[in-house]
Amino acid sequence: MTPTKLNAAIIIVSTTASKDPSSDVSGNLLTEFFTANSTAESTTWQVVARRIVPDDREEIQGALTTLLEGPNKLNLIVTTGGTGFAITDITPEAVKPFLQKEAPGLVHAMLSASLNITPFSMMSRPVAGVSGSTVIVTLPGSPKGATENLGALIKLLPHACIQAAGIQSSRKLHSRGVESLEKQAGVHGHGKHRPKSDNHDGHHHHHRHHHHGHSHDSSTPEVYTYAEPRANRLGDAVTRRYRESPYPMVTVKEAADLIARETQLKEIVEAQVNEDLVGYVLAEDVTAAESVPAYRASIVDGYALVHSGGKGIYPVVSVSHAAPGSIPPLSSGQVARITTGAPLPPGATAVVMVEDTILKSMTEDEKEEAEVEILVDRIGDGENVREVGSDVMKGDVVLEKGDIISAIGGEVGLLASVGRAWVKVYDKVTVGVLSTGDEVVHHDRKGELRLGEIRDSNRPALLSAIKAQGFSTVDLGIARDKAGALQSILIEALQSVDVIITTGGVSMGELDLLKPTIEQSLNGTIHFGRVAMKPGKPTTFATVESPKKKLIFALPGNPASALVTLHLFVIPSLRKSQGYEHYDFPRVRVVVNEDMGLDPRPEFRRAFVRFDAVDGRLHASGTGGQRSSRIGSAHGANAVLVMPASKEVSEKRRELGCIPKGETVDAILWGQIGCA
Ligand SMILES: Nc1nc2c(c(=O)[nH]1)N[C@H]1C(S)=C(S)[C@@H](COP(=O)(O)OP(=O)(O)OC[C@H]3O[C@@H](n4cnc5c(N)ncnc54)[C@H](O)[C@@H]3O)O[C@H]1N2
Ligand code: MOO
Ligand SMILES: [Mg+2]
Repeated sequence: MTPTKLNAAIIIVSTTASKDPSSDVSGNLLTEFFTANSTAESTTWQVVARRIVPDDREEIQGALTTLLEGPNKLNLIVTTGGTGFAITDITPEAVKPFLQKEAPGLVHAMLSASLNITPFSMMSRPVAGVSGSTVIVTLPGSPKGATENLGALIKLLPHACIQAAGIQSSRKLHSRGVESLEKQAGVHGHGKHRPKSDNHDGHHHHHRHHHHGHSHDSSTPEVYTYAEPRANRLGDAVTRRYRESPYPMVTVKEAADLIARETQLKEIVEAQVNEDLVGYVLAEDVTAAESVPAYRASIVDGYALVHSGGKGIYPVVSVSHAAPGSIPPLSSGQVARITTGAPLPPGATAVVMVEDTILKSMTEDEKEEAEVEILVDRIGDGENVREVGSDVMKGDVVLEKGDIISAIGGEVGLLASVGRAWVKVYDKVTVGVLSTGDEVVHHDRKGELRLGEIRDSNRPALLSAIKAQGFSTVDLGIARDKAGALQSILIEALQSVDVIITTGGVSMGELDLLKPTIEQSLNGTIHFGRVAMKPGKPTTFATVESPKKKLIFALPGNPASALVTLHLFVIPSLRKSQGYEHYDFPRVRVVVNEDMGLDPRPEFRRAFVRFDAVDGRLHASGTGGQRSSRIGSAHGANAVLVMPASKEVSEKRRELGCIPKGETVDAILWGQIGCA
């Protein structure tokens, strides 16, 4: 039987460990304990997140909220620490408001087990219960006590977690139609991950309504999963529109990790070795079928001889040009005129450069050299000779699987040099680009714009950037804000492309139809629908089985947002699916040439990075106003500055409201570095 896969998270509550994470031992110990209690037949525990927080109510609750609302569907959260009588011990008080259902039985089991070991456990004040569909248990802080307490529960926890989550077979979930989905939503309540308001001290979080699948089917489930959250249903009544996004806000890193997780390698194909091979990644080791050079060749223009002869006058008995054919053998006391790259006559052991010789006499018809004088002594054996295979030996691995065929030419040249006509590579991804919106018109439409119309700048900009990265593109045009139209364009496009990029229609407007169309009409899975970043907050990433897995990046409509998220999320994914090991754009440290304002969200400011020959450092200048509607902010940009959120910076910078001129930040390089 397939084991039940359960996700666990650990929150280490310790002021000491939060300052010095290396001082924590409980994290590893508990993780190992979960692994040790996983069995191939019934349950596998996976610790998918670990957080270390100080003994601080807000910090503990903040960690719980991010975990509960994060991308990982958690079955269990254990905290360790802060359950005693000390003034700072606050964990049970911080956790309790999250528990919609308390579980005194679990508490009792932990206490009675540890009372058997030490009477001090009388002073542990654990709480346990269920928040939404996640079981939460507070363990004591000592590593020994924590594992003992967890040990008292571990046999029962899988059952408790399955019950709490109401998990059901994924096959059931994926085969259900919209109708059954709606029925489900009507029947079941939503788990809300928030502290109960009565116990809560004024700290507000955004909440997501979970629509976890609940099965009443009694057949044995094999694979356990959850139903995904749903967006506005297509055609919802006005009063039922969401007033808050139901999609949890993920970090840029979490978003990138989810994309990387879902990105698969393209299939392997044979490609011809020519100039079109640039940008491909090899899917095989390439072995030389021939040696280079294939014969003993001269490195210089001069005279071939037997090296031991030394200085003196020699008859010129033959000529070897760099051309195919046969050359007569050479004996000691003779020389043969030879050109660079030409084969050595059999018997010759070295070549002397023409500059180290004098012409002594000509043939009678004065057409050929008769004798030359060699002016140098001590000629080495093999001097100026390229031996067979001295550049590449037959059988050598010249290029390896994973090597990129660069635009510099070295790889194509090497393949050509050993006679390779075809190589195995990962196929290139085909990317479809679709603009959406009733207001969007083709950029070259003649005539003035009518009120509310806007020219489509996203599609040309995105198609250019994708093509320039070497991927195949398909222009999918403009979709109107009609669910049916969007659906049929997407379904058709999925037949011919690997990846679909759309822009617009992903935020909170009633005509923002991308998310509901992907979920309900395409039966897709939205892996995230909001990212903590500026620009690009409503960026959405989904996969659909069609029948192979295809990726959909639904980028925001604002032009600067679309370009930033394309470079940050889409292009790395395309590169990964083509086999690039280093699929992200390079990150460098740059000096800012002007004050760079800080935003509450982590911000990616468009910038021009150049090398300054005076101080030998990279410098960045801004590109003017950074509003996400202003595509001009990407004009001249070869990078984005990775600006921290204002709450993440030092007090001094927070007061200034900027990273001041002359200080440094990280930049992600999209293009070539400029020169001063
Ligand atoms: N109530 C809220 N409103 C908005 C939020 C929010 O969180 N709550 N987020 C804002 C942010 S941030 C962004 S970014 C935008 C994203 O909007 P959508 O992705 O839904 O895109 P649209 O509404 O369709 O268009 C936004 C903007 O971009 C223009 N646009 C669209 N397509 C194109 C194109 N192909 N070429 C040029 N310009 C285009 C469109 O006309 C709009 O002006 O939502 C905020 N709202
Ligand atoms: O997140 Mo939006 O892309 O800033 O305007
Ligand atoms: Mg919108």
